[in-house]
Amino acid sequence: MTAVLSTHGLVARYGDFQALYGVDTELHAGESVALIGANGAGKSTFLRAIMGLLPVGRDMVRLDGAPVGGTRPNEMVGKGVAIVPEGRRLFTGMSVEDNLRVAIDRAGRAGARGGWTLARLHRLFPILAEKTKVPVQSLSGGQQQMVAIGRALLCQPRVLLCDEISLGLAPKVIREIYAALPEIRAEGTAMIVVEQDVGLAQSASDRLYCMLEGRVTLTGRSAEITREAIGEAYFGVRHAMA
Ligand SMILES: Nc1ncnc2c1ncn2[C@@H]1O[C@H](COP(=O)(O)OP(=O)(O)OP(=O)(O)O)[C@@H](O)[C@H]1O
Repeated sequence: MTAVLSTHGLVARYGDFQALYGVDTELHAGESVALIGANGAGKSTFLRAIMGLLPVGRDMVRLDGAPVGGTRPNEMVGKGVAIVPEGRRLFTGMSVEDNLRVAIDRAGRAGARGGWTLARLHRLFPILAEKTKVPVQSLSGGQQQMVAIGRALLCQPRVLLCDEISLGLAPKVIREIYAALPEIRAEGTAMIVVEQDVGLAQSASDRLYCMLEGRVTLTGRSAEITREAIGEAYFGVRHAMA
């Protein structure tokens, strides 16, 4: 079966600094894949490289088997890929609804088609229906994260890239947000979830990749990978044994 998204020897650099060293991954339709790793492992870089936010080789990223590496982010949206970026990057000074409308317009211009509407999003996150006219900066962190996820969903993605959506949120709010992910997958959307909390990453995914210093050090089915294997892959064998 052809993967909906795959990376092949993905390399990314910031000037002279190499952040990714030949990363091979696969994501299948409707699948949830977690990406874990210590700070600086390259997780955000990996998502940004897929999204076209960093220059990468054409063949290094493929959608349905077709090379798309280096395609500009707007065009990636048109091809069905959306990102919930680290730090949310909402448009402050604008209301919840206006933030979401930017995504609707962007998806329309990019030619993205799908079933996500404001009404559908309000069923997923009912609090957003009560806050439509509220400036996003007045929302709690969890509510802001819901807007960020909503903005990505309104781009009608087949592939959703989520960068640390639990960061800085209270456990109850994290549970609420993660509870929405199965419903998103039920639409047929595949997702890559970058997550610092290893337990959460395992429980929310079918498969898992662990990265260390720009390389994949472990991959397998999330339910089958042991804590010991993750410890070694996360910190490197020498650290795990120390
Ligand atoms: N804009 C940038 N310019 C230069 N180096 C960068 C830049 N962004 C990230 N890096 C470096 O690239 C490496 C990978 O960073 P990246 O943010 O992808 O890691 P991460 O696994 O997402 O970590 P974190 O959990 O801290 O976000 C790090 O060494 C980081 O310092």
